[in-house]
Amino acid sequence: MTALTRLSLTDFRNYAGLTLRLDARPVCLYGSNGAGKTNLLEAVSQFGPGRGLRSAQLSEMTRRDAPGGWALAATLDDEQKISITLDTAGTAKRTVRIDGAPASPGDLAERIRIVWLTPAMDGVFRGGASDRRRFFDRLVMAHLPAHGKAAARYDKALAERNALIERGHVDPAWADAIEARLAEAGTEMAINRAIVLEALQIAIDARPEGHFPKADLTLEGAAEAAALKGEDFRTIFDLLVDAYHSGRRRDIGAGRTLSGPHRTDLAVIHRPTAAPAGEASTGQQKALLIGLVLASATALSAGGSGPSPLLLLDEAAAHLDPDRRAALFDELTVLGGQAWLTGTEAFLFEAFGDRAQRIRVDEGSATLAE
Ligand SMILES: Nc1ncnc2c1ncn2[C@@H]1O[C@H](COP(=O)(O)OP(=O)(O)OP(=O)(O)O)[C@@H](O)[C@H]1O
Repeated sequence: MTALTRLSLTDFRNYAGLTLRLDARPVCLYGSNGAGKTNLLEAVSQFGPGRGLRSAQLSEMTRRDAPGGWALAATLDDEQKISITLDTAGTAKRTVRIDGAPASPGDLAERIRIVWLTPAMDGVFRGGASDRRRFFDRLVMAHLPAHGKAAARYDKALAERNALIERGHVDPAWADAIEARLAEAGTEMAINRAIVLEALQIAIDARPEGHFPKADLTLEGAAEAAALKGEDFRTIFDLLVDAYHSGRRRDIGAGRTLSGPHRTDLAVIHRPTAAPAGEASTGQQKALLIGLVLASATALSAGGSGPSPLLLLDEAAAHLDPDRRAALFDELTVLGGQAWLTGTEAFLFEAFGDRAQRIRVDEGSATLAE
């Protein structure tokens, strides 16, 4: 089991100071709009890689009118103490500590993994490829934290190539060097994506039939297709180098790089209707998304290579009919990682019975309600 058994926030969003003592059961946060429920999930999400579930700037999360930065501390499974501090007066960087000793975000990623679902993701199947790519890359990062670094290296090289292309006159040797870096990071990204797609599809296929429909996933990108066929690093690297090289003239015309893993799409088919997920009803899409996120959590737990993930579900319960809600709670109760849920009213969580703990959230304060 992976669970936060204590969480404390200092000057984070609308919390001046808060400490929650918890057990390993799912945590249900309820309270009125604007009370600070999502802020608590956002605080938990800071313990994962990246900038958390709102992708906010670090300084944005500092409580308004607070002079310094913010601090978060948690105890994992009653044992390990982890903390993150942002000192806006100093370096404006996050300081991570594990059991009091300085640690890197990578050390943290070995101890805690987090998967989340927020209302902002509701349109992911209907939106553009970049939304789906971001959604999927976040899942990849939860499985393989190094994916974030590969993506950052890729983005840097891509910005350099685009700057060169915009000038219209490309020095071949310079372009070769940038494209080699782009292809190196791009190959790593494509392989990571292929590994996680396969693990996710296996977990989806193994899910029970019923309340959360299954999806069939494909990655639409040449490098990922090669990785899924089992091609080795060198072959995928050469494929990308060729694509960038042969696309130079076209890219100069367009003013940007038109091919590569930064254009990959995640195609999702709603299996019961065999139609693209974007054509499913709003409720079906939500149920499909929940199924995907649950499969991802199961795949992470089953991988055995790290801790079971915490699962953050913002406003998921309110959109489900009572049967689906009960089915979701049954699944959350037996997951290897603690689930965190939000809703405006306590009755939404009734079907949990005593299998969950409830926290009443009220404008910057939160109290255990039993
Ligand atoms: N940096 C900040 N400093 C102080 N308060 C903040 C800060 N950022 C956000 N808030 C406040 O936090 C509140 C929003 O909290 P949150 O999004 O967690 O609400 P919620 O309980 O999830 O509401 P809903 O049910 O509407 O989703 C708002 O009142 C907002 O003004």
